[in-house]
Amino acid sequence: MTDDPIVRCTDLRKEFAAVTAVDDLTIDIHDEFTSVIGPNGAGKTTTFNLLAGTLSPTAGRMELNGTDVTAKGPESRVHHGLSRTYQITNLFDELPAFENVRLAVQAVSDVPYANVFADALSDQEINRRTTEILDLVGFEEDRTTAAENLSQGYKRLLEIAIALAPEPDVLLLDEPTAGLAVDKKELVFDVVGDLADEYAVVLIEHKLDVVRDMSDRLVVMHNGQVLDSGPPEETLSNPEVQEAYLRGVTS
Ligand SMILES: Nc1ncnc2c1ncn2[C@@H]1O[C@H](COP(=O)(O)OP(=O)(O)OP(=O)(O)O)[C@@H](O)[C@H]1O
Repeated sequence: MTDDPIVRCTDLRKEFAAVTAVDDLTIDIHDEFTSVIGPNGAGKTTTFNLLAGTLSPTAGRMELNGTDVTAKGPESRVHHGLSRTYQITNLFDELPAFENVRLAVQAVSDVPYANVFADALSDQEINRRTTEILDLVGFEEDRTTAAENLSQGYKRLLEIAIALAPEPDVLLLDEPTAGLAVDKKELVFDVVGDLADEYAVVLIEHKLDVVRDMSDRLVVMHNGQVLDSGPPEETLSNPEVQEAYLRGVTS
């Protein structure tokens, strides 16, 4: 782990009329597995959208790999090393699984910020990368299956695969197991755990018992602020955290 953070948020703030959803968030994210937790309304989703660039902050600053991206939207942030998945399924339903990922890899090969002197990726190279990404997420279903015919768990893996196409430094995951059956949750969490060896992962998740075991660091939010942040065991033993959110679930 280098000392330079991949993501640096300084006094990041989001107000919705009279509601301050995120209240001067200052946080560095390094090459580690960070989970953002907190009770309903704590500001997790708003934080996630501020990081992804789908919401503009009311105030504050965000840097990605040392570049000020505060005013930049999601697409631009992808080019600065940040990629995200969506809670709502965002696939081409009638296309095969492989084709869904291949299109994402192809799209990245055409980014306007790429070296203009470099050739676009060849089809062979695109296919190779697509296969590599699908292997990385443990996609063991038939890759010619149309996305709409995949189980919910494999759809989720496909979404993660698409988010990996730009080869991000940091992968943002918004409740990747929401709505899945227990066995599919395990499938997806296993993959996320493996991916955390390759990428910095930031996960928003309510399932505290899983998050506790797999995260390097927890960021506990409450009323739009970071109540505590650190290794799970330390954070979860903080009485303030227990009082606000975790009473009875840390034992
Ligand atoms: N678009 C919006 N307009 C007005 N208020 C909003 C909006 N989005 C979020 N809020 C408010 O901001 C606060 C933080 O909401 P946010 O969804 O970020 O919390 P959360 O921790 O993700 O909650 P949950 O776990 O329930 O999804 C809440 O009080 C919420 O009602």
